[in-house]
Amino acid sequence: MKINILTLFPEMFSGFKSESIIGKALEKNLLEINIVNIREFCYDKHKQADDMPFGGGAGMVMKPEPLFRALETVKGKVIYTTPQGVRFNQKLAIELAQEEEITIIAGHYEGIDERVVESKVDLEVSIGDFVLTGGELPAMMMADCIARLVPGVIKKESYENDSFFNGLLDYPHYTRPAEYEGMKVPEVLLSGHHKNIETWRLKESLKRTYLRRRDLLVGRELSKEEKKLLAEIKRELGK
Ligand SMILES: Nc1nonc1C(=O)NC1CCNCC1
Repeated sequence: MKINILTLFPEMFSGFKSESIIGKALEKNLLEINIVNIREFCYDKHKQADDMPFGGGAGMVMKPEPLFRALETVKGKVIYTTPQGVRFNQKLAIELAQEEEITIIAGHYEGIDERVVESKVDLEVSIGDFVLTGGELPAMMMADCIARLVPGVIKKESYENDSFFNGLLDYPHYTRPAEYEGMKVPEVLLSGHHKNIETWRLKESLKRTYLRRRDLLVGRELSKEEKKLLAEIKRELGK
């Protein structure tokens, strides 16, 4: 999979591309992340990438020409990160991870000229109801979430228990020492009894989801075991 990211601030992506899981995945050529510097497509003497808004008002707008030129050099579904977009979530990440190539436009200032949106953008995506200084962090978040789903980037067993992958929040995690300052790891996790551990983890996922994100359970098909565990949880909570 190839992820192109158009930005005025390519240096913001150097750590993102060199460190941790993404860094290792790029080293192993499991995916490609291509950072496109929009400034390189500003052909005027001052390399102007933004200009004042028609109609007046504060802030600057990213000019259309450099964006159209930069978009000529990339392929795939074009995504623009903006608070006006559909909310990014794991389901959309899984859909986008099926694409051979995608291109993310990281907007800056007040945004990009609407003519680029209307004629080139396939999907406007928001990472939440708040306003950032630029679209680079949303682009990194989306690329990170999508990259994790590319085969070989992380172990399948790892993401299959991630929050939201199975529609539930993740269960609690523990590691050594088995006791720290009087706080003990749940006995079942030390038992080596895999079925009991699996059941405990599913019950904890269900409990967290029920308590923190009950909306995720609305309309979700519960298995026989999940129904039984949820009934137990409700009894234990006195609900
Ligand atoms: N929330 C957001 N989800 O995606 N992008 C978001 C965002 O705040 N973008 C900024 C909006 C103001 N102009 C610079 C970019």
